[in-house]
Formats: sequence, C-alpha cells, structure tokens
Amino acid sequence: MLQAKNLTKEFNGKRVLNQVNLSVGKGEVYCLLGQNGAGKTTTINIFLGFIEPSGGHALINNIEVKPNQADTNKMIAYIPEVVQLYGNLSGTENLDFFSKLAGYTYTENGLTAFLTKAGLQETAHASRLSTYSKGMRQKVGIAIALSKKADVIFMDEPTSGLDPKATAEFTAICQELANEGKSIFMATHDIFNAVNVGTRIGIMKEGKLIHEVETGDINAIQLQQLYLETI
Ligand SMILES: Nc1ncnc2c1ncn2[C@@H]1O[C@H](COP(=O)(O)OP(=O)(O)OP(=O)(O)O)[C@@H](O)[C@H]1O
Repeated sequence: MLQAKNLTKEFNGKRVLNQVNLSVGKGEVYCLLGQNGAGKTTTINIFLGFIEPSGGHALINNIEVKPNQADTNKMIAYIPEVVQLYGNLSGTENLDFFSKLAGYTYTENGLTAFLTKAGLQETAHASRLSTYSKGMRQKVGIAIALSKKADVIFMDEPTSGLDPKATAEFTAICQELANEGKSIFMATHDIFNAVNVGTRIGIMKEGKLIHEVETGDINAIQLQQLYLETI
C-alpha cells in the first residue's frame, strides 16, 4: 500500500533523508520513532505530496507520489498533531465541509455514523469545535479520513499531549481501522504507544532508518533500550 524506495531528501545541500526503504501493507500500523530532526515529518511530507524527494521513490498503491497529484491524494488522509478545524462549526458541520472538499456528500445520518465510528460521543456532534478537547478534534480528523475512504492514513505525533484515556481510545480506534484493512503510518515519540498500536516500528537517526522491529518481538522496555542505544 505504501512504499519508500531509496527515499532521499536534501535541503540546501544538507541530506535529511538518506536512502530510506520501508513498506506498510494493508492492515499494518507502522510507527516511526526518532529524535527531533531525524526526518520523520519530512518522510510524511513527501508521501503527502507537500515536498518532492531529491532521490528515490514514494509510492501509494504502486503509484508514484508527485506534488498536488489527485491520484494519490484521494487515497490518503493526514492527521497532524493538532487537527485544524473550524471552531465556530460543529463536529458534524466540519465533517460535512471537509468531506465535500474531498468530493463526497453524505446525509446527516452518514456523517453521524462516521463520527460515532471515530469514537466521538454523540452528545458532542452538534457542539462547536471550539469546545472540543484535543482528543475530540482528533476523532473528527479520523472521521474525515473515513469519509474520504482513504486507504492510507498518515499521522504526525497523534498522541502528543493526549491524556492516557484519550491515548488509549485513540489506540483502539487505530487498531480497528487497521483491522478493517487501512494502512497507518505514524511518526511518534511515544514508545509505549508504538508498542501498543504498531505492527512494525522503525527507528530513524539523521535521515537513516537504522532499525525495524516487529512489535511481537519486543516490549516497551526493550524498545526504549534499543531506541536509546540507537539515537
Ligand atoms: N523546509 C525545510 N527547509 C530546510 N530544512 C528543513 C525543512 N524541513 C525540514 N528540514 C530539516 O530536515 C531535518 C528533518 O526534519 P523533520 O521535521 O523531518 O524531523 P522530525 O524527525 O520530524 O523531527 P520532530 O520530531 O521534531 O518533528 C531537520 O534538520 C530539519 O531542520
């Protein structure tokens, strides 16, 4: 579903991604760890078509990603650390707006179903976004991803600043999405959550993917040790 082949990026002659190879299949959750500046967001930005690689290939469903390319853009969704929504619109109205922007129109019931599936309690659907917590905003972000029928969901530090309950809810939703066949690619600093939600974990250092481990093979303490030895 998602593949990086020798992905390389330079900014002003400085190499920030160096021959990165990775793949995320249907139903997999890939968690990418690495220090600040390791290259995690740059990797995501190439897949989102925000920036062009200097070398190598980024593929979604075997189609090469190019900036502003509708083909791959319609297969993906992006959930940033803080989901940007309209504060004076409700959850339902935001979802209606953003799903229409992606070319989909749903009935009120359809919108409600996406929000509920994303874990947003029904009493909040009609409330203005300005009253939502960070975790609730992310649920609207997930509902938008579902409404776009995205195959691949990119997330950048999605659990940063979430309380443990919101993190656990978020993890459960990610697992459900993966069970339904979505591919999830997540940049994170949260080692514990990576072990909980990930099927595979990558550790990046200075633009290179140094380690890849299957989560079945490692616990959080071991992963923390490997991370500290690596970075
Ligand atoms: N537009 C840009 N122009 C120049 N340098 C950039 C640009 N974007 C990123 N970089 C540099 O590329 C490197 C990788 O940055 P990136 O944001 O991908 O790291 P990261 O692993 O996501 O870090 P963080 O955990 O802080 O989000 C850093 O040295 C950063 O300064």
